[in-house]
Parts: sequence; structure tokens; C-alpha cells
Amino acid sequence: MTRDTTAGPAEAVTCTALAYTFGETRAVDGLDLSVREGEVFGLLGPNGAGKTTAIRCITTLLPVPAGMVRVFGHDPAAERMAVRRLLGYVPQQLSADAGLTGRENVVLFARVFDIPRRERADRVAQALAAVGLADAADRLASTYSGGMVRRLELAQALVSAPRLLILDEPTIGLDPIARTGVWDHINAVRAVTGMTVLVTTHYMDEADQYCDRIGLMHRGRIQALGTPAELRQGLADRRRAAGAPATDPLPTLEDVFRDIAGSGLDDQSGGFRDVRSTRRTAHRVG
Ligand SMILES: Nc1ncnc2c1ncn2[C@@H]1O[C@H](COP(=O)(O)OP(=O)(O)OP(=O)(O)O)[C@@H](O)[C@H]1O
Repeated sequence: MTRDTTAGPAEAVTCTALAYTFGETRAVDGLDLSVREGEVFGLLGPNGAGKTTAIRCITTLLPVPAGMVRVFGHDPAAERMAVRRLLGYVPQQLSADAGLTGRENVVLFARVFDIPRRERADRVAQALAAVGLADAADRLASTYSGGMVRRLELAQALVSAPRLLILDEPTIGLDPIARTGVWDHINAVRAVTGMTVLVTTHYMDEADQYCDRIGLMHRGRIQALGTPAELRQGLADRRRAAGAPATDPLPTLEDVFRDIAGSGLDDQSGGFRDVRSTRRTAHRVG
């Protein structure tokens, strides 16, 4: 299918009034979201904001009980396989097998995605090279560092050449150098393929540096949307209007986050699920 190039970027992901409840908990509560083709969109929010639940609806892992989701125009409920073929997904939890080599891990994903047998070895090698693991490809994943495991999971997601890469906390538990390494590899692939990226992260500096646009999610919906600069300037303008001196420094993205999530940030962070997911990632091949 060709697309009208005069029409501006296509929508990679659209959610309209998406809602998802777990019993009494409204995890996603009327989410409106639009991710443009080619951009890096960051979904930020405190623990429990509903980010992972929304992502699981987009990736077809959860149904869409209320509202609408489209991935490049496809309905995840009606066209599950079509949607899955378009996306690469790196979940929060461990998806690499410590008992296999890096290469074997990526081959598994190549099989799942039905990459033809004659192309498979080349595509796997390309995906491993794209994340800087060519030299370590034949080592067991159990010998990898946390950063290498995360890059291996990236290779698993990239082997199908997705148009949309979805990353749920891709750098949680990694040291700053490993975090930069993960992003450098993502951006190198984007530079070649123009792939769209939808990412959740708790690291404000990372969101500021790598995301074209950010949606701040709180209580199941987007509460603020814009480029990092627009979000910072918006808070500066609100503060000025409330009487803050013009000499005040420009707010950081963390200030914006706290302004929106308020005390919820402290109340909701550090719960069992968060600790568990952080540890799972930090000790992923232990
Ligand atoms: N399987 C589940 N069963 C019951 N409640 C759940 C389940 N998964 C999530 N929730 C609840 O839904 C709400 C949203 O959770 P979700 O994991 O989507 O948030 P999140 O923004 O991704 O948080 P985090 O940053 O901690 O990953 C929370 O209140 C959470 O406790």
C-alpha cells in the first residue's frame, strides 16, 4: 500500500478513549494517544499510571474492552497477526533465555516471525550486529552483562525489521553507560530504517534526550503532551502566570512530571511490582 506523502506523517499508533480495568482498578481510563510514524514517543508516568497495560493492549497481548486502538490503521482485535508482524516488542520482563547463546535466542524469534529459512542466518547476524553483539553471539546469554542482555532482547525485537518498536522500560536497572549503549543502537537502526519507537521510561534525562514527544500519563490517561521543550516551557509559563520571577531557571522535565503527578509520585512508587520488575531486570541472567 502506498501512502500520500503530502499528507504528513502517518499515525503509527492511535488510541481513542482506551479503557482497561482489572477488577476495581481502572488501569487505563480513557486514553487518547497518537504516535506519529518515524518519531520516538515517550510514555512517562509514575508507577501504576497504566503505561504497561496500554502497551499490552497495543501489542495485542490484552484485549481492547473499551475504546479503539489502531496500529498503522490495523485493529489489534480483528487483525492480530497483521499487527504483530508490524511491531517489535521488548517487554519489561526477561525475554532472553540464559541457557541459549545470543544467536540461538535471536534465531528463536526469527522462527516465530516466519523469516524464510534461507534468509534466517543473515537476518539474525544483521540484528546481532545492529546491537553490537556480533562478537558475543555464540556465548551463552548467562555470561552477558545486564546491558548486553537488554541489547540481545533488542536484537530479538529487531530481527523481524519492525515498523514500530515498542520498549517497556528498556534501560531499567542498567548503569548510565549501558543505558547510553542501548539508545545508541536504537538510534543507529532508526537512522537506517526510519522505524517508529514507543517507549516507556522512568528516567527523565533519557526521555528529555531521546524522545521527540512525550505523553505524561497519570491515572490511566495522558495529562500532558508535547516535546520536552514544550512541556518545560509550559510549566515555566504557568509558574510565571502564578507570580514566579522571570529569573527562575527553566523547569526540568522532572519538575513537569512532579507538577502533573504531584504527591502520587511518592505514594505510588516503590510498590512490590516495581521492585520486582527492577530486580528482575537487574539480575536478569543471574
Ligand atoms: N495483572 C494485574 N492484575 C491486577 N491489577 C493490575 C495488573 N496489572 C496491572 N494492574 C494494576 O493496574 C494499574 C496500572 O498498572 P500498569 O502496570 O499498567 O502501570 P505502569 O504505569 O506500567 O506502572 P509501572 O511503571 O510500575 O510499570 C496499577 O494499579 C496496577 O496495580
